[in-house]
Amino acid sequence: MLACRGIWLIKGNTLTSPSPAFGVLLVNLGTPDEPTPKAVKRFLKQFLSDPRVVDLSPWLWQPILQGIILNTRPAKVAKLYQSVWTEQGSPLMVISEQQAQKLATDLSATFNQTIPVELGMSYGNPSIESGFAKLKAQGAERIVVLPLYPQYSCSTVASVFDAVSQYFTQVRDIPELRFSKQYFDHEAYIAALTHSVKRHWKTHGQADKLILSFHGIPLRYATEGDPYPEQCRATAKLLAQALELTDGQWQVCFQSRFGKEEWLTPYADELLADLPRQGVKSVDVICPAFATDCLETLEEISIGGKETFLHAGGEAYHFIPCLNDDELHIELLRQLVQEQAQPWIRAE
Ligand SMILES: C=CC1=C(C)c2cc3[nH]c(cc4nc(cc5[nH]c(cc1n2)c(C)c5CCC(=O)O)C(CCC(=O)O)=C4C)c(C)c3C=C
Ligand SMILES: [Fe+2]
Ligand SMILES: [Fe+2]
Repeated sequence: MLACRGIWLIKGNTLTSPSPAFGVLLVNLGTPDEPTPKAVKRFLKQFLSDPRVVDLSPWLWQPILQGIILNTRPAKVAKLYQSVWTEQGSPLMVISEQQAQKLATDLSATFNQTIPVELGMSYGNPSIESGFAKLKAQGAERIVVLPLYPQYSCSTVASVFDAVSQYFTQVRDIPELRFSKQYFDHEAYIAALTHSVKRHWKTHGQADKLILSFHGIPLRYATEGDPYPEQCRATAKLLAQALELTDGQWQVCFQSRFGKEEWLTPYADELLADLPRQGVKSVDVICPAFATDCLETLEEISIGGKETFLHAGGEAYHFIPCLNDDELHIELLRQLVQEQAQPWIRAE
Protein backbone atom coordinates (compact mmCIF):
# COMPACT_ATOMS: atom_id res chain seq x y z
CA MET A 1 0.00 0.00 0.00
CA LEU A 2 1.34 3.42 -0.94
CA ALA A 3 0.72 6.49 1.12
CA CYS A 4 1.71 10.08 0.59
CA ARG A 5 3.66 12.42 2.76
CA GLY A 6 1.57 15.58 3.07
CA ILE A 7 2.77 19.14 3.49
CA TRP A 8 2.39 20.13 7.13
CA LEU A 9 1.13 23.57 8.06
CA ILE A 10 0.58 25.13 11.46
CA LYS A 11 -2.99 26.40 11.94
CA GLY A 12 -3.36 27.89 15.39
CA ASN A 13 -1.69 25.29 17.58
CA THR A 14 -2.41 22.33 15.34
CA LEU A 15 -0.41 20.78 12.57
CA THR A 16 -2.62 20.08 9.55
CA SER A 17 -1.99 18.53 6.16
CA PRO A 18 -4.65 20.11 3.97
CA SER A 19 -2.92 19.86 0.59
CA PRO A 20 -2.92 16.91 -1.78
CA ALA A 21 0.34 14.97 -1.59
CA PHE A 22 1.20 16.30 -5.01
CA GLY A 23 -0.32 17.50 -8.29
CA VAL A 24 0.50 16.75 -11.90
CA LEU A 25 0.94 19.11 -14.83
CA LEU A 26 0.47 17.15 -18.04
CA VAL A 27 2.08 19.08 -20.90
CA ASN A 28 1.58 18.77 -24.63
CA LEU A 29 2.40 20.99 -27.57
CA GLY A 30 -0.94 22.73 -27.99
CA THR A 31 -3.24 23.41 -30.88
CA PRO A 32 -5.26 26.33 -32.30
CA ASP A 33 -8.51 27.28 -30.52
CA GLU A 34 -10.42 27.00 -33.79
CA PRO A 35 -9.68 25.67 -37.29
CA THR A 36 -9.73 29.19 -38.74
CA PRO A 37 -6.88 31.13 -40.39
CA LYS A 38 -7.03 33.73 -37.59
CA ALA A 39 -6.72 31.20 -34.76
CA VAL A 40 -4.06 29.20 -36.63
CA LYS A 41 -2.08 32.39 -37.19
CA ARG A 42 -2.19 33.21 -33.47
CA PHE A 43 -1.03 29.69 -32.62
CA LEU A 44 1.76 29.57 -35.22
CA LYS A 45 3.00 33.00 -34.20
CA GLN A 46 3.56 31.86 -30.62
CA PHE A 47 4.88 28.40 -31.58
CA LEU A 48 7.29 29.49 -34.30
CA SER A 49 8.60 32.42 -32.25
CA ASP A 50 9.97 30.02 -29.64
CA PRO A 51 13.76 29.97 -30.12
CA ARG A 52 13.81 26.31 -29.02
CA VAL A 53 11.66 25.48 -32.05
CA VAL A 54 13.33 27.76 -34.60
CA ASP A 55 16.78 28.68 -33.30
CA LEU A 56 17.70 31.26 -35.98
CA SER A 57 18.58 34.78 -34.89
CA PRO A 58 15.30 36.70 -34.32
CA TRP A 59 16.71 39.51 -36.51
CA LEU A 60 16.77 37.06 -39.40
CA TRP A 61 13.78 34.87 -38.51
CA GLN A 62 11.10 37.34 -37.35
CA PRO A 63 10.90 39.21 -40.70
CA ILE A 64 10.49 35.86 -42.51
CA LEU A 65 7.93 34.65 -39.96
CA GLN A 66 5.88 37.87 -39.80
CA GLY A 67 6.34 38.89 -43.43
CA ILE A 68 5.92 35.59 -45.26
CA ILE A 69 4.97 32.53 -43.17
CA LEU A 70 2.18 34.10 -41.09
CA ASN A 71 0.66 35.60 -44.24
CA THR A 72 0.59 32.39 -46.25
CA ARG A 73 0.59 29.32 -44.01
CA PRO A 74 -2.47 29.91 -41.71
CA ALA A 75 -5.06 29.71 -44.51
CA LYS A 76 -3.52 26.53 -45.90
CA VAL A 77 -3.06 24.88 -42.51
CA ALA A 78 -6.56 25.92 -41.29
CA LYS A 79 -8.03 23.80 -44.11
CA LEU A 80 -5.95 20.83 -42.92
CA TYR A 81 -7.16 21.35 -39.36
CA GLN A 82 -10.76 21.46 -40.65
CA SER A 83 -10.26 17.99 -42.16
CA VAL A 84 -9.55 16.44 -38.73
CA TRP A 85 -11.51 18.75 -36.37
CA THR A 86 -14.22 17.04 -34.31
CA GLU A 87 -17.46 18.32 -32.78
CA GLN A 88 -15.66 18.51 -29.43
CA GLY A 89 -12.69 20.40 -30.88
CA SER A 90 -9.13 19.74 -31.97
CA PRO A 91 -8.22 16.03 -31.63
CA LEU A 92 -5.07 16.90 -29.68
CA MET A 93 -7.10 18.88 -27.13
CA VAL A 94 -9.99 16.43 -26.84
CA ILE A 95 -7.68 13.45 -26.32
CA SER A 96 -5.38 15.34 -23.93
CA GLU A 97 -8.41 16.14 -21.76
CA GLN A 98 -9.38 12.46 -21.72
CA GLN A 99 -5.83 11.51 -20.74
CA ALA A 100 -5.76 14.04 -17.90
CA GLN A 101 -9.11 12.89 -16.57
CA LYS A 102 -8.23 9.19 -16.69
CA LEU A 103 -4.82 9.77 -15.15
CA ALA A 104 -6.41 11.73 -12.28
CA THR A 105 -8.85 8.88 -11.63
CA ASP A 106 -6.06 6.31 -11.73
CA LEU A 107 -3.74 8.29 -9.43
CA SER A 108 -6.50 9.12 -6.98
CA ALA A 109 -7.38 5.40 -6.72
CA THR A 110 -3.70 4.47 -6.26
CA PHE A 111 -3.09 7.02 -3.50
CA ASN A 112 -6.53 6.92 -1.95
CA GLN A 113 -6.89 10.70 -2.12
CA THR A 114 -7.63 13.26 -4.82
CA ILE A 115 -4.52 13.89 -6.91
CA PRO A 116 -5.15 16.91 -9.14
CA VAL A 117 -4.02 16.61 -12.77
CA GLU A 118 -4.11 19.72 -14.97
CA LEU A 119 -3.25 20.25 -18.61
CA GLY A 120 -0.78 22.87 -19.76
CA MET A 121 0.01 23.48 -23.42
CA SER A 122 3.32 24.94 -24.54
CA TYR A 123 1.48 27.08 -27.11
CA GLY A 124 -2.17 28.22 -27.03
CA ASN A 125 -4.70 27.16 -24.39
CA PRO A 126 -4.82 26.06 -21.65
CA SER A 127 -1.38 27.51 -21.02
CA ILE A 128 1.29 26.10 -18.72
CA GLU A 129 0.77 29.15 -16.50
CA SER A 130 -2.96 28.45 -16.13
CA GLY A 131 -2.20 24.79 -15.35
CA PHE A 132 0.10 25.79 -12.49
CA ALA A 133 -2.45 28.34 -11.23
CA LYS A 134 -5.17 25.65 -11.14
CA LEU A 135 -2.88 23.26 -9.27
CA LYS A 136 -2.06 25.97 -6.73
CA ALA A 137 -5.77 26.70 -6.27
CA GLN A 138 -6.22 23.01 -5.38
CA GLY A 139 -3.46 23.26 -2.78
CA ALA A 140 -0.73 21.36 -4.65
CA GLU A 141 2.62 22.34 -3.20
CA ARG A 142 4.52 19.52 -4.88
CA ILE A 143 4.18 19.14 -8.60
CA VAL A 144 5.27 16.57 -11.16
CA VAL A 145 5.65 18.09 -14.63
CA LEU A 146 5.13 15.41 -17.27
CA PRO A 147 5.75 16.46 -20.89
CA LEU A 148 3.98 14.02 -23.20
CA TYR A 149 7.01 13.49 -25.45
CA PRO A 150 8.55 10.02 -25.16
CA GLN A 151 11.77 11.08 -26.91
CA TYR A 152 13.63 14.13 -25.60
CA SER A 153 14.22 16.98 -28.05
CA CYS A 154 15.38 20.51 -27.37
CA SER A 155 12.50 21.66 -29.58
CA THR A 156 9.85 20.12 -27.32
CA VAL A 157 10.92 19.02 -23.83
CA ALA A 158 13.49 21.81 -23.32
CA SER A 159 10.89 24.37 -24.37
CA VAL A 160 8.57 23.02 -21.66
CA PHE A 161 11.43 23.34 -19.18
CA ASP A 162 11.97 26.96 -20.29
CA ALA A 163 8.26 27.78 -19.88
CA VAL A 164 8.16 26.20 -16.41
CA SER A 165 11.26 28.13 -15.28
CA GLN A 166 9.93 31.33 -16.80
CA TYR A 167 6.60 30.98 -14.98
CA PHE A 168 8.28 30.63 -11.58
CA THR A 169 10.37 33.77 -12.06
CA GLN A 170 7.09 35.58 -11.19
CA VAL A 171 6.23 33.48 -8.12
CA ARG A 172 7.50 34.17 -4.60
CA ASP A 173 6.75 30.79 -2.98
CA ILE A 174 7.58 28.15 -5.55
CA PRO A 175 6.38 24.55 -5.13
CA GLU A 176 8.66 21.50 -5.01
CA LEU A 177 9.04 20.35 -8.60
CA ARG A 178 9.98 17.15 -10.39
CA PHE A 179 10.40 17.15 -14.18
CA SER A 180 10.10 14.00 -16.30
CA LYS A 181 12.62 14.31 -19.13
CA GLN A 182 11.93 11.31 -21.40
CA TYR A 183 10.57 7.78 -21.51
CA PHE A 184 11.66 6.50 -24.93
CA ASP A 185 12.84 3.15 -23.51
CA HIS A 186 10.45 2.76 -20.59
CA GLU A 187 9.20 -0.80 -20.27
CA ALA A 188 5.58 0.30 -19.90
CA TYR A 189 5.83 2.56 -22.99
CA ILE A 190 7.19 -0.27 -25.14
CA ALA A 191 4.52 -2.58 -23.69
CA ALA A 192 1.75 -0.11 -24.57
CA LEU A 193 3.06 0.29 -28.15
CA THR A 194 3.45 -3.48 -28.53
CA HIS A 195 -0.10 -4.07 -27.35
CA SER A 196 -1.41 -1.44 -29.75
CA VAL A 197 0.35 -3.00 -32.78
CA LYS A 198 -0.72 -6.53 -31.85
CA ARG A 199 -4.32 -5.37 -31.39
CA HIS A 200 -4.15 -3.78 -34.85
CA TRP A 201 -2.76 -6.96 -36.42
CA LYS A 202 -5.52 -9.01 -34.78
CA THR A 203 -8.18 -6.91 -36.52
CA HIS A 204 -6.50 -6.02 -39.83
CA GLY A 205 -3.80 -8.66 -40.31
CA GLN A 206 -0.08 -7.93 -40.49
CA ALA A 207 1.27 -5.85 -43.40
CA ASP A 208 4.56 -6.49 -45.28
CA LYS A 209 6.26 -3.82 -43.24
CA LEU A 210 5.79 -1.78 -40.06
CA ILE A 211 6.75 1.85 -40.66
CA LEU A 212 7.65 3.85 -37.57
CA SER A 213 7.17 7.50 -38.44
CA PHE A 214 8.62 9.97 -35.91
CA HIS A 215 8.21 13.75 -36.02
CA GLY A 216 11.39 15.18 -37.57
CA ILE A 217 13.71 17.93 -36.40
CA PRO A 218 16.37 19.85 -38.33
CA LEU A 219 19.45 17.61 -38.76
CA ARG A 220 21.59 20.45 -37.39
CA TYR A 221 19.85 20.25 -33.97
CA ALA A 222 20.98 16.62 -33.75
CA THR A 223 24.55 17.30 -34.87
CA GLU A 224 24.68 20.04 -32.21
CA GLY A 225 23.76 17.57 -29.48
CA ASP A 226 20.01 16.88 -29.49
CA PRO A 227 19.74 13.14 -28.65
CA TYR A 228 16.30 12.85 -30.28
CA PRO A 229 17.22 10.68 -33.30
CA GLU A 230 19.10 8.10 -31.21
CA GLN A 231 16.16 7.92 -28.83
CA CYS A 232 13.73 7.43 -31.75
CA ARG A 233 15.91 4.61 -33.11
CA ALA A 234 16.13 3.02 -29.65
CA THR A 235 12.34 3.08 -29.27
CA ALA A 236 11.96 1.56 -32.73
CA LYS A 237 14.44 -1.23 -32.02
CA LEU A 238 12.85 -2.08 -28.67
CA LEU A 239 9.40 -2.21 -30.26
CA ALA A 240 10.64 -4.33 -33.18
CA GLN A 241 12.26 -6.74 -30.71
CA ALA A 242 9.10 -6.97 -28.62
CA LEU A 243 7.11 -7.73 -31.79
CA GLU A 244 9.78 -10.25 -32.91
CA LEU A 245 10.18 -8.52 -36.27
CA THR A 246 13.14 -9.29 -38.53
CA ASP A 247 15.23 -6.38 -39.88
CA GLY A 248 13.37 -6.24 -43.20
CA GLN A 249 9.99 -6.06 -41.50
CA TRP A 250 10.29 -2.59 -40.00
CA GLN A 251 11.73 0.80 -40.86
CA VAL A 252 12.08 4.22 -39.25
CA CYS A 253 11.29 7.51 -41.00
CA PHE A 254 10.73 11.15 -40.04
CA GLN A 255 7.71 13.28 -40.91
CA SER A 256 6.44 16.88 -40.77
CA ARG A 257 9.51 18.70 -42.03
CA PHE A 258 9.26 22.46 -42.10
CA GLY A 259 11.38 25.05 -43.91
CA LYS A 260 14.34 24.75 -46.23
CA GLU A 261 16.98 23.18 -43.96
CA GLU A 262 17.80 19.47 -44.11
CA TRP A 263 15.82 17.49 -41.49
CA LEU A 264 16.28 13.96 -40.18
CA THR A 265 15.99 11.38 -42.94
CA PRO A 266 14.53 9.31 -44.47
CA TYR A 267 11.55 11.60 -44.99
CA ALA A 268 8.23 9.79 -44.47
CA ASP A 269 6.61 11.05 -47.69
CA GLU A 270 9.61 10.03 -49.83
CA LEU A 271 9.84 6.62 -48.19
CA LEU A 272 6.11 5.91 -48.64
CA ALA A 273 6.40 6.89 -52.32
CA ASP A 274 9.39 4.59 -52.78
CA LEU A 275 8.31 1.45 -50.90
CA PRO A 276 5.97 0.07 -53.59
CA ARG A 277 8.86 0.26 -56.09
CA GLN A 278 10.89 -1.87 -53.67
CA GLY A 279 8.11 -4.47 -53.71
CA VAL A 280 6.49 -3.49 -50.41
CA LYS A 281 2.78 -3.58 -51.18
CA SER A 282 1.27 -3.21 -47.71
CA VAL A 283 2.32 -1.16 -44.69
CA ASP A 284 1.19 -0.51 -41.14
CA VAL A 285 2.23 2.94 -39.99
CA ILE A 286 2.66 3.95 -36.35
CA CYS A 287 3.78 7.33 -34.95
CA PRO A 288 5.49 6.58 -31.61
CA ALA A 289 6.69 10.15 -30.94
CA PHE A 290 3.10 11.35 -30.53
CA ALA A 291 1.30 10.55 -27.29
CA THR A 292 -1.91 11.88 -28.78
CA ASP A 293 -3.36 11.86 -32.27
CA CYS A 294 -3.23 15.30 -33.83
CA LEU A 295 -2.95 17.12 -37.14
CA GLU A 296 0.43 15.52 -37.88
CA THR A 297 -0.79 11.95 -37.42
CA LEU A 298 -4.41 12.18 -38.58
CA GLU A 299 -3.95 14.41 -41.60
CA GLU A 300 -0.33 14.04 -42.67
CA ILE A 301 0.11 10.32 -41.98
CA SER A 302 -3.34 8.72 -41.86
CA ILE A 303 -4.77 10.65 -44.84
CA GLY A 304 -1.77 12.07 -46.74
CA GLY A 305 0.53 9.09 -46.25
CA LYS A 306 -2.15 6.73 -47.53
CA GLU A 307 -2.67 8.81 -50.68
CA THR A 308 1.08 8.88 -51.32
CA PHE A 309 1.54 5.13 -50.80
CA LEU A 310 -1.48 4.01 -52.86
CA HIS A 311 -0.69 6.48 -55.62
CA ALA A 312 2.83 5.03 -55.86
CA GLY A 313 1.41 1.53 -56.38
CA GLY A 314 0.94 0.34 -52.80
CA GLU A 315 -2.08 -1.86 -52.16
CA ALA A 316 -2.92 -1.64 -48.47
CA TYR A 317 -2.12 1.13 -45.98
CA HIS A 318 -3.13 1.02 -42.36
CA PHE A 319 -2.53 3.77 -39.83
CA ILE A 320 -2.22 2.60 -36.22
CA PRO A 321 -3.62 5.29 -33.88
CA CYS A 322 -1.49 6.86 -31.16
CA LEU A 323 -1.72 5.51 -27.61
CA ASN A 324 -4.24 8.25 -26.73
CA ASP A 325 -6.37 7.14 -23.76
CA ASP A 326 -5.57 3.41 -24.07
CA GLU A 327 -5.56 1.68 -20.71
CA LEU A 328 -1.88 0.75 -21.01
CA HIS A 329 -0.99 4.33 -21.90
CA ILE A 330 -2.68 5.69 -18.78
CA GLU A 331 -0.90 2.94 -16.81
CA LEU A 332 2.42 4.18 -18.29
CA LEU A 333 1.64 7.80 -17.36
CA ARG A 334 0.73 6.72 -13.84
CA GLN A 335 4.04 4.88 -13.51
CA LEU A 336 5.98 7.89 -14.82
CA VAL A 337 4.27 10.16 -12.28
CA GLN A 338 4.82 7.66 -9.49
CA GLU A 339 8.52 7.37 -10.31
CA GLN A 340 8.93 11.14 -10.13
CA ALA A 341 6.81 11.45 -6.97
CA GLN A 342 8.79 8.69 -5.22
CA PRO A 343 10.40 10.96 -2.58
CA TRP A 344 6.94 12.14 -1.57
CA ILE A 345 5.54 8.65 -1.21
CA ARG A 346 6.06 6.11 1.56
CA ALA A 347 5.16 2.43 1.63
CA GLU A 348 2.96 1.31 4.54
C1 LIG B 1 10.81 24.17 -36.88
C2 LIG B 1 9.67 23.65 -36.78
C3 LIG B 1 9.24 22.50 -35.96
C4 LIG B 1 9.93 21.65 -35.10
C5 LIG B 1 11.39 21.64 -34.77
C6 LIG B 1 8.97 20.72 -34.56
C7 LIG B 1 9.25 19.68 -33.67
C8 LIG B 1 8.29 18.84 -33.11
N1 LIG B 1 6.91 18.97 -33.16
C9 LIG B 1 6.33 17.92 -32.49
C10 LIG B 1 4.95 17.68 -32.32
C11 LIG B 1 3.92 18.36 -32.98
N2 LIG B 1 4.07 19.30 -33.98
C12 LIG B 1 2.82 19.71 -34.39
C13 LIG B 1 2.55 20.67 -35.35
C14 LIG B 1 3.49 21.47 -35.97
N3 LIG B 1 4.86 21.36 -35.91
C15 LIG B 1 5.46 22.40 -36.61
C16 LIG B 1 6.84 22.67 -36.71
C17 LIG B 1 7.86 22.07 -35.96
N4 LIG B 1 7.75 21.03 -35.10
C18 LIG B 1 4.40 23.19 -37.16
C19 LIG B 1 4.60 24.44 -37.99
C20 LIG B 1 3.19 22.62 -36.74
C21 LIG B 1 1.77 23.17 -36.99
C22 LIG B 1 1.13 22.66 -38.18
C23 LIG B 1 1.76 23.22 -39.43
O1 LIG B 1 1.75 24.45 -39.61
O2 LIG B 1 2.29 22.43 -40.19
C24 LIG B 1 1.83 18.99 -33.63
C25 LIG B 1 0.33 19.00 -33.87
C26 LIG B 1 -0.46 20.14 -33.27
C27 LIG B 1 -1.93 20.02 -33.52
O3 LIG B 1 -2.59 21.05 -33.36
O4 LIG B 1 -2.53 18.98 -33.83
C28 LIG B 1 2.52 18.17 -32.75
C29 LIG B 1 1.93 17.26 -31.70
C30 LIG B 1 7.38 17.09 -32.00
C31 LIG B 1 7.15 15.80 -31.21
C32 LIG B 1 8.60 17.66 -32.39
C33 LIG B 1 9.98 17.25 -32.14
C34 LIG B 1 10.39 16.12 -31.74
FE1 LIG C 1 5.90 19.89 -34.88
FE1 LIG D 1 -2.55 -3.00 -41.08
